[in-house]
Amino acid sequence: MAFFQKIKDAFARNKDKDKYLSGLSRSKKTFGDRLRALSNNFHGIDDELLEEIMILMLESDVGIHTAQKLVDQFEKEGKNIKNYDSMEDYLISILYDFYDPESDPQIRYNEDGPTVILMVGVNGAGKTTTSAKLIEYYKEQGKSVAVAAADTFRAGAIDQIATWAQRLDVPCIKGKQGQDPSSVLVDACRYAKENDIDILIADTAGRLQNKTNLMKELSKMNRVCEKEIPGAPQEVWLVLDATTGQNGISQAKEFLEATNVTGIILTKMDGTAKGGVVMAIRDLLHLPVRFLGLGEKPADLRPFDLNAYLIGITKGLEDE
Ligand SMILES: Nc1nc2c(ncn2[C@@H]2O[C@H](COP(=O)(O)OP(=O)(O)OP(=O)(O)O)[C@@H](O)[C@H]2O)c(=O)[nH]1
Repeated sequence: MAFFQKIKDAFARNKDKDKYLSGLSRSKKTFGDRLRALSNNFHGIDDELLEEIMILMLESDVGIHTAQKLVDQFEKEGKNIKNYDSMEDYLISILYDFYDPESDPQIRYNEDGPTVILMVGVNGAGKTTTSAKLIEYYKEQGKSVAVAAADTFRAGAIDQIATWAQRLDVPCIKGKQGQDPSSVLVDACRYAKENDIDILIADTAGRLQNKTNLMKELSKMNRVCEKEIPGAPQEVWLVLDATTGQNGISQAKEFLEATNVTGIILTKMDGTAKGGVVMAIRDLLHLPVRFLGLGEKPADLRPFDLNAYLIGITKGLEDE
C-alpha cells in the first residue's frame, strides 16, 4: 500500500481532522501545493528536482541544516522512482521516518498525586493562551485542573491567566506582581495536593534577556516543585511561536541550556506557512512536539499527530 494511504487511514481515526486541515492550510499552500506543481514537468529525481525540493523545504522553514539531511536521504534511496505520485509518496515517507514518532517518550503523568506542568517560553509566544488551552484540554478529559500564575514579572500576566481561569472555571493560585514565582508555585503545589487536583499548569515568566537569572529562577522553580510533589514538575513544555520559524529554534536552544525542557508546543500554526519548523525542532532540539496551537480560542489546541500534520502540509484530503 502506498505510504500516504497508510497515514491517511490512520488519520481517518482522528476526530480532529477538519481542525488540523484548516489550521495547516497556509503551510500546505507553501509546501504541498507547490510540490504538486512539480508534477507538470516531472522526469525523475534529478538535480533540478532536488533543487526544487530544497527550495520548498527552505521556504517552509525546515532550515538549511535539516533540509540538506532530508534531501540527501531522498536522493540516496529515490533514484529509481520514475513517476510523480511515487516520488511524492516517497518524500512523505522520508519526512515521517525522519520525525520517527515511535521514539517519543510518553507524557509523564503522576500516578500518585498532581502532575505539574511548567510552561516556559518568551513573551508573546502564546504561553498564557496555551495554558488556557491546556486547562480546556484536560478538563475535557475529565481531569481536575488548577493553574499557577507564576509569571509575576510581566505587568498584566497574572490578571490575564486569572481571567482565563475564571472563564474556564478552574482555581488560579496567584501572588503579587514582583513576588518570587517559586513561592507562588509552592502555594499552588500545596493547593493541588490538598484539593486532589490532577493537573497543575504553571504559567511562568518569559525572560530571556538574562540567561543566568532565567536559569536560577527556573532551577529554583524545579527544586521547590520537587520538594512539594516528588518527581514534579513531571513536564516542562517550551512554547514556541511557529511564525518565528528558525528564530524560534535559537530561542529554544537558550531555554534548553537553562532548564530540562521535555516537550515543545508550537503555537500559531494556523497563521503561518512555516510548518516545516517541526522537522527542524526534531532534528536540532531532539524533543517531542506535544501540541499544536491552531487558533486563538481555548478549544484550538490539538495533540501533535504526525500523520495529521503530514497530510495537512502535503495533500490534505482532497478527494474526500
Ligand atoms: N492564531 C493564533 N494565535 C495565537 C495562538 N496562540 C496564541 N495566539 C495569540 O498570540 C498572542 C500572544 O499570546 P499570549 O498567550 O498572550 O502570549 P504569552 O506568550 O503568554 O505572552 P506572555 O504572557 O507575555 O509570556 C495572543 O494574541 C494570542 O491570542 C494560536 O495557536 N493561533
